[in-house]
Amino acid sequence: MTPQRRRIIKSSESSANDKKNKRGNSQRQASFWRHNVSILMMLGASGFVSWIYFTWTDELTHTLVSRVEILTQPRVFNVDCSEDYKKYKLFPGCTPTKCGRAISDNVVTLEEARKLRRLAEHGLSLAGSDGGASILDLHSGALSMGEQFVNVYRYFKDQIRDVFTEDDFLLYRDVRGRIQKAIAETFGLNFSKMYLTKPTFFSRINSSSAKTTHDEYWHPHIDKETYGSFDYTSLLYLSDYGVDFGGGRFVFMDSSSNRTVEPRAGRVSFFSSGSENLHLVEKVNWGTRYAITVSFTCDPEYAIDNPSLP
Ligand SMILES: O=C(O)CCC(=O)C(=O)O
Ligand SMILES: [Fe+2]
Repeated sequence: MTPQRRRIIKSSESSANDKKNKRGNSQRQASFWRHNVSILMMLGASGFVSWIYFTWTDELTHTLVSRVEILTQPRVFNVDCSEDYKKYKLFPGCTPTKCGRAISDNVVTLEEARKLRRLAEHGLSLAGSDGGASILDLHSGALSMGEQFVNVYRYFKDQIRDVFTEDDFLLYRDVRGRIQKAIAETFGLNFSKMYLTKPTFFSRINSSSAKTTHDEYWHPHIDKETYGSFDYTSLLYLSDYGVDFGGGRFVFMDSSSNRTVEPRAGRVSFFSSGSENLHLVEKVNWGTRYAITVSFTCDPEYAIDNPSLP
């Protein structure tokens, strides 16, 4: 082969190689772009989904008060009263004409909340539900036991005095009086026209799965329908959301969004009990949540005395 021919062959070989290299390069570039574009698309799609999720949940859930805030004055949210009250007898000075909800950390001290929590722990340790939710009703003495209830005052007879003392009941009375005063002031009511009503109970909720419908505390409900006599509901929290338990926030379910209250020991949340305050408690997913429900009626027929030792 002449050197010239060799050069020609070489140059045609090298131009074929060039073409092959170029084709290889453009294929590599195309696959590089395809790869990166699909990663970008995936990131874009997941970013979009997260954006939708966070915007959506942010818009749908508002925190009325977080656990870390300390409210030295009641934080009040007015809500239009529902029509419900028209169905019931009117008691001037008490029947809700101004409705809403309020939260305060200034009604009960942390020390009082701790004392009441020890009482709740002690009382509920006598038995408790097999499911996640146990109650101890101070008025009737009803205590969750397995899948049923027993009457602590009858079941434990005089031994109950080792659990509850006169002082504990005095503390309950004192706290109940202060809560009643806060409700009367907030809603412009006549204190003496409001009466304690039943049930008034300690609740203990943990993450065990429900065994009976009594354990299903998480359903949306209206207290006036659930309990009949309630006109004003109050909840005194005895443990801290995010510290003692997870989940378990209180949620007002309004038509436009959910509004949450994060429990904190010593925090009192109160509200008119009609359908303007449809609510639920989120499922507790770890730890134990303690609270006391103390409620008031305007109807003297449903009034109960302060709980006391038999
Ligand atoms: O414990 C709570 O935060 C609320 C309980 C409740 O809604 C009720 O007892 O009706
Ligand atoms: Fe309720």
